[in-house]
Amino acid sequence: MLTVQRVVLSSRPGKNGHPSPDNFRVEDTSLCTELKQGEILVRTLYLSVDPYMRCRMNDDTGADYLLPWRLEEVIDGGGVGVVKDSKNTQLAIGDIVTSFNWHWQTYDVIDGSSVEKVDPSMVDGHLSNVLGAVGMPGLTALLGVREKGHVIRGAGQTMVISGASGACGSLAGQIGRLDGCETVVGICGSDEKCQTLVSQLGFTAAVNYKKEDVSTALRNCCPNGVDIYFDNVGGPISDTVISQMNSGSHVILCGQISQYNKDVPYPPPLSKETQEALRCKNIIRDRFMVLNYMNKHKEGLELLSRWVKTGQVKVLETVANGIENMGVSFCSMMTGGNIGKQIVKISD
Ligand SMILES: NC(=O)C1=CN([C@@H]2O[C@H](COP(=O)(O)OP(=O)(O)OC[C@H]3O[C@@H](n4cnc5c(N)ncnc54)[C@H](OP(=O)(O)O)[C@@H]3O)[C@@H](O)[C@H]2O)C=CC1
Ligand SMILES: CCCCCC(=O)/C=C/[C@@H]1[C@@H](C/C=C\CCCC(=O)O)[C@@H](O)C[C@H]1O
Repeated sequence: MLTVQRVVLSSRPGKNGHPSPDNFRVEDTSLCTELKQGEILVRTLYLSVDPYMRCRMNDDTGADYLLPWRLEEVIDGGGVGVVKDSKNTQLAIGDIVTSFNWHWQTYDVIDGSSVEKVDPSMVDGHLSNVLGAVGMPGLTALLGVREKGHVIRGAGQTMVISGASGACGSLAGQIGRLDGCETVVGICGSDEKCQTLVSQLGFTAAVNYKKEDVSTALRNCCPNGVDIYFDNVGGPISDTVISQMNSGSHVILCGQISQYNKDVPYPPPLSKETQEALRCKNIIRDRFMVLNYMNKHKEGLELLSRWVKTGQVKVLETVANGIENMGVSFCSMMTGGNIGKQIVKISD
């Protein structure tokens, strides 16, 4: 038996509530390390906190592909770890593995078929990128732009990204620029974030929605209107962007984080004005879900890996330390405490 730490959901914030670190509890538990055929013992290296987890805190997630976390049970999400013992013929001690359903636990015994083996050279040994730029958020940015963005190289298009300094947004803007957008404008929640987007990631301009009048600032940054909108946040910010979009333009409906603490369906209903703007200007607003493009993931990860290795895409990351900080890190990410991907390092 091994004593390990895990995080359980101790209470729910309520569909109309803001999550709090008090909703999570860290506790010790005993793990039987005797393996059955096919099982592996893993040590957790990094865990991911992601916006969709807010929906898993409700007893009804509102999305059929998302299971609710159960009260008093260990939480799961994206994770990466190292194999410490194996009775699985496909996995050896020292292998790096990942899963979308990794337990928030320092060590675990799991079926080897429930994880994917990671090639550490894909991320130059920077294993947290498996949960970020060369993982699900990277694929979301890449496939979101490519499947729904309709970027045409040389057409002088303008792309706007909300939630622009986060995991998906910071990559979506860089990919929009690489794919040929002439102007790439980010919207995010601090001057420091705005400065980073422009000076480090090559965005044309950035707008601090907490300080500036978004409508006026966008008109200045996008004098030819908006052709592609990568929407991570929804709500009033998106209403404003959509009001400045050109005829025949495209909204990539990636996420709506501004609405996740409210009791509304996903995607949340739009105002009458915004519905009218979409209809009158024939703007295509397609919902995008990265899990619907599994057949494009392998090739996508190879491209992202190349871009990161060559420095064509820069990666931003905010790293917290220790399993006791999972709840705090999740709540911090939900309120803008992160720049780039929010990661929690669990062990070396
Ligand atoms: N469709 C898909 O397949 C996927 C969709 N997503 C979605 O993409 C979006 C971004 O996810 P991800 O990159 O992981 O997270 P981020 O790294 O972007 O973190 C969340 C960010 O959201 C911003 N934010 C929080 N509340 C608000 C608000 N009320 N208004 C505006 N901005 C807010 C904060 O930045 P700031 O300081 O700017 O406020 C915060 O840093 C989410 O909506 C998520 O659900 C993610 C993965 C897959
Ligand atoms: C419903 C609100 C969120 C919508 C946007 C979003 O953030 C989507 C994210 C998913 C996310 C789903 C993750 C795991 C699915 C399995 C969970 C389970 O219940 O077992 C991500 O990993 C891919 C995005 O499509």
